[in-house]
This record gives sequence, C-alpha cells and structure tokens, in this order.
Amino acid sequence: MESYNNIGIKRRLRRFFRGDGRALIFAMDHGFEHGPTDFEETWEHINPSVIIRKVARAGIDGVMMLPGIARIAGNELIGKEVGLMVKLTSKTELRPKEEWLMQDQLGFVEDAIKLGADAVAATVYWGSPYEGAMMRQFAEIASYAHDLGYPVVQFAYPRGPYINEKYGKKEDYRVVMYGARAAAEIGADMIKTYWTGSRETFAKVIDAASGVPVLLSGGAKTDNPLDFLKLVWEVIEAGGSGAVVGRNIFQRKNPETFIKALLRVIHKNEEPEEAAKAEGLV
Ligand SMILES: O=C(COP(=O)(O)O)[C@@H](O)[C@H](O)[C@H](O)COP(=O)(O)O
Repeated sequence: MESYNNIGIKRRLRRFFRGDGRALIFAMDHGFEHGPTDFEETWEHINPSVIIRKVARAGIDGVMMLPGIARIAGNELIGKEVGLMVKLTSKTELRPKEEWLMQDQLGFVEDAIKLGADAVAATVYWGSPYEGAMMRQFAEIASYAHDLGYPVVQFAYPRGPYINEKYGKKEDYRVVMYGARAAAEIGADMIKTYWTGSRETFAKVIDAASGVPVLLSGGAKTDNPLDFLKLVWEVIEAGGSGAVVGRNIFQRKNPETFIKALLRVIHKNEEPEEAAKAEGLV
C-alpha cells in the first residue's frame, strides 16, 4: 500500500516542477493573511479569477490558495497545466497581536482534494510559543494527506521571541536553516522559506533540507522589478528549486510580463538583466 501512496506523492509533486526540477508558484492568500488592502494598488486583482487568469496565461507552474479562493477561481485552472496547492492553515491580522505567532487550520485535506488540489500546504512558525500546536497540526495534515498520496508543503517560518534573543534576526541563515531542517525532519515534501541574504548561506539551507525542494518565499514588492529578478537568480544559483511569489506579481500593473521574465530566470538560466530586457521591463 505504501508504494502506491509514494507514487501518488511523487506524481502530484511533479505537477509543480518542470523537467529541470524548478517551479514558479503564484501565492494568493493575502486577502486573509494581510487583509484586502494588499490589493489596493492593483484593485482589479482583488478578484481571484482576474489574477489567476493572468498568471495561468503567462505560463506559471503552480498556484497556492486557501480553499475559498480555489472555489471561486478554480474554473480558471481547468484545462491548464498549472499545479494547485491548497493551503489549510492561516491567521488574520485582526486577531490580537500576541496570537500572530499561531496559524490555525481552516480547511481539511478532503476539501482540498474535492477542489482538485495537487498538494496541500500548512505553515509552521518554528520558535513560536505555539510551535507544538502547529507541529501537531502539520503532522495530522501530513499523515492524512500522505495516506492518500498527496504531497504536503511546509511554509517553514522561524518566528519567535527567543530567535531574536539568540540570533538577532529571523533571516539569520542558521535560523532559516534550522526551520528548513525541522520541516524536512517532520516530513514536508516541499519547503517555502525566507531568503538568507547570500547565495552561500541559502545553499546551506538547501543542504540542511537534504533533498526536499526549497523555494523562496517572495516577500514585499520591490520597486524595481530587476531587484526581484536578481534575488530569484541568486536563489537558483544557490541550488534553490524556485520561488513562491505573491505581492511581487499581483501588486504589479503588468503581472504577465513580470512572470515571463521570472520564468526566464528560473527555467532558462537567463541573467536578470537579459530576462528583463527580453520582456521589455527595462
Ligand atoms: O507566508 C505568507 C505570508 O508571510 P508573511 O507573514 O507576510 O511573512 C504567505 O501567506 C504568502 O503567500 C507568501 O509570503 C508569498 O507571498 P509574498 O510574500 O511573495 O507576497
């Protein structure tokens, strides 16, 4: 029975990655995690169908959404070769700040499967006072999903009071590396995490994940699109498996052009300047 499940996990994971083992995944959970104001600059993208249509048209490899957004915009993915990742945990920024270090489960593996998901995802804030609860939550989701042959993606985000005390900042490579290692050890099939500031240190994070693909978590939009292309270039040069990007795509007026430039960097090994020029970004 186990071998059946493993093949399922492998096949579904491949729906995100091209033959080069890399992927560009569009993230759209911001209306919940940050609030709808994240869409203010490009308001038409508040409608998930509008932005999902654009990203699919641009050739994105995968999309990550919460169950309700997948329900609203799922039609846009029918007939497209785009992997669907449904995230099953989250938090709002409306809750008291002392609870921001916890993500709760808001959907179930069965819901994701009914939505046609190829993978499910859950966040663990390593170092949080609620770490234990998120570990259990992740383990329960993973155990259930793995039994059914579905891969589980971990957003491995070290966050917590002791991290700052011990390492100074959560982006210290030793902290990110620790989170990625913990994600691999708990059974994640793909890891999304922070940039560590240099190619060399990010390569160590990848080593610590021991073969589990590590993707960059995008972060805030850069004013100059070239800066973000350069960041993704560094991730790929470090041996990273790609990027999961939200704001740097949907907060731009021309997301399709930007995606095409990112795909050039990720899949064609084009230098950022070259990719930006080819897509008319500079
Ligand atoms: O992890 C998330 C939010 O992280 P955050 O608490 O803002 O550091 C995800 O909800 C986002 O989808 C992810 O960060 C990717 O989106 P961008 O950071 O590229 O906008």
